[in-house]
Amino acid sequence: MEKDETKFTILMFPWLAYSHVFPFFELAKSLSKRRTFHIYFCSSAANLGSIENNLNNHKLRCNDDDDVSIDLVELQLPPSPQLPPHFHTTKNLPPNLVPILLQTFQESSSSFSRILIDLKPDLLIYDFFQPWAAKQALSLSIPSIYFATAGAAPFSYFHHLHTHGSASTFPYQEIYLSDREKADLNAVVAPEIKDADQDFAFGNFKLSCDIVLIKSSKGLEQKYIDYLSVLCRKKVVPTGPLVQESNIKDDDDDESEVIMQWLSEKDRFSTVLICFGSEHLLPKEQIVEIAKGLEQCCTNFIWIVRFIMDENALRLEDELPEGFLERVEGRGLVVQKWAPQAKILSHPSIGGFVSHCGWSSIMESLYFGVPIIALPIKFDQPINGRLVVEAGCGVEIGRGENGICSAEEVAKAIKKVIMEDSGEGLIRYNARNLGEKMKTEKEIAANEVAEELLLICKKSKQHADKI
Ligand SMILES: C[C@@H]1O[C@H](OP(=O)(O)OP(=O)(O)OC[C@H]2O[C@@H](n3ccc(=O)[nH]c3=O)[C@H](O)[C@@H]2O)[C@H](O)[C@H](O)[C@H]1O
Repeated sequence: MEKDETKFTILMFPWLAYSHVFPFFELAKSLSKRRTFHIYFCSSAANLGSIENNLNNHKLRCNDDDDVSIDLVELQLPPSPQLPPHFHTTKNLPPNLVPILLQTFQESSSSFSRILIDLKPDLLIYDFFQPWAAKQALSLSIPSIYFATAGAAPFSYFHHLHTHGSASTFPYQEIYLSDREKADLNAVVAPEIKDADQDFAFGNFKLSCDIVLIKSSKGLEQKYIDYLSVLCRKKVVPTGPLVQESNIKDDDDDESEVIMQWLSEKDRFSTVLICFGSEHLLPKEQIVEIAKGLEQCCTNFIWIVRFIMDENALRLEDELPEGFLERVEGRGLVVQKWAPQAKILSHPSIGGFVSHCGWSSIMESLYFGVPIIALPIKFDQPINGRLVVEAGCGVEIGRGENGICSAEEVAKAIKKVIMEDSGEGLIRYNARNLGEKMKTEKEIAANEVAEELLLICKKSKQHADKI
């Protein structure tokens, strides 16, 4: 690729998950608009396919291709019989294939090394599962920055646990994990990787140059951002929420038109969205309890449902209580495929969001001022859910000993946010207030990030010129 000598080049390299690729891509678009950076965006062909569509629409909106200097660079993953190329992403990946994708990704390090040598960028921005990318850059005197796509609360909690060996001294006890949730956390990194790099998750912080980028908002996480800076001894720079605005315009396919038309017929704040991210599948028992809870609370709802299909279950109806779809006709819409979540959350009829509390979902919901009804599943999600409750912007659904949220608990939590104008109006007020702060912060954060990266590129460029 022709290198534009007037601009500093940045190679951006996210982990293959949809919810990592898109925050990296939103940051890439923000940086490329500044005319001082040329971005190389590296991922698998499976991810670049969905990026390309988004990028072309972005270029159309910018009306000037020169404004948008982003080149897509394909990462070649080693062939694997269990993992055909269309599975080189976590979007809709069967859960049992995630460890195989993780391992195959680790084996792509030599392919990445060739890209790094060919492009010789002024800066590398890398992600959670590939500290080896930063080490390769270091060996070529290329500075690298770790960009964390989860929040500062979970990262400061995990870093405190890693450094101090116990959560009992964590300074913010409103954030905690139950024993079950701690066990889930240990499942984050496949054992073979954890062994390979002792402080795996925190090797990223050490390898990063003077700053670490984090997808976060000072309005929501200031004290956690500050504490994480102390723990990792780096300047932690929030990027702002990086909500996929373009996704809102790009999702104009027939299916999303039907959803938006259906929403337009509902009263303001009257409808709850239910969605559990791009990766997670709920067990049938939890699906059934959510369905019963929606019947009990009589609210309007849009449910983007994905579940572990029983071998013999061929139809959605087989997974839901008998007659459920008929009984909710008119007030409930069950969507069994990918839907424009950010666009739905931006609609004025949405009054609450039953979410697994994945970090991008949290950022999108609060950015649009929608209170969260938390049903966290694993990883950082329990901490994200408690963060939202601590901020007064949501409630957490009560859970039984078996880890399942009963219909009664689901209905109670939804009513607390959607149905009663009593004290709970405060939850909506807090969420909308925080959303306004996040919108104000967005441009300020983008400028701060660009200034920090420019400083590092200049130092790197001057350094290279001196050699
Ligand atoms: C960082 C890490 O990402 C993971 O990804 P996951 O996809 O589960 O969730 P989100 O981060 O909410 O990301 C999901 C993203 O997919 C979008 N979406 C999803 C379903 C759909 O039908 N339509 C959509 O547009 C949604 O708008 C969001 O942008 C884990 O949660 C982890 O806990 C989290 O911290």
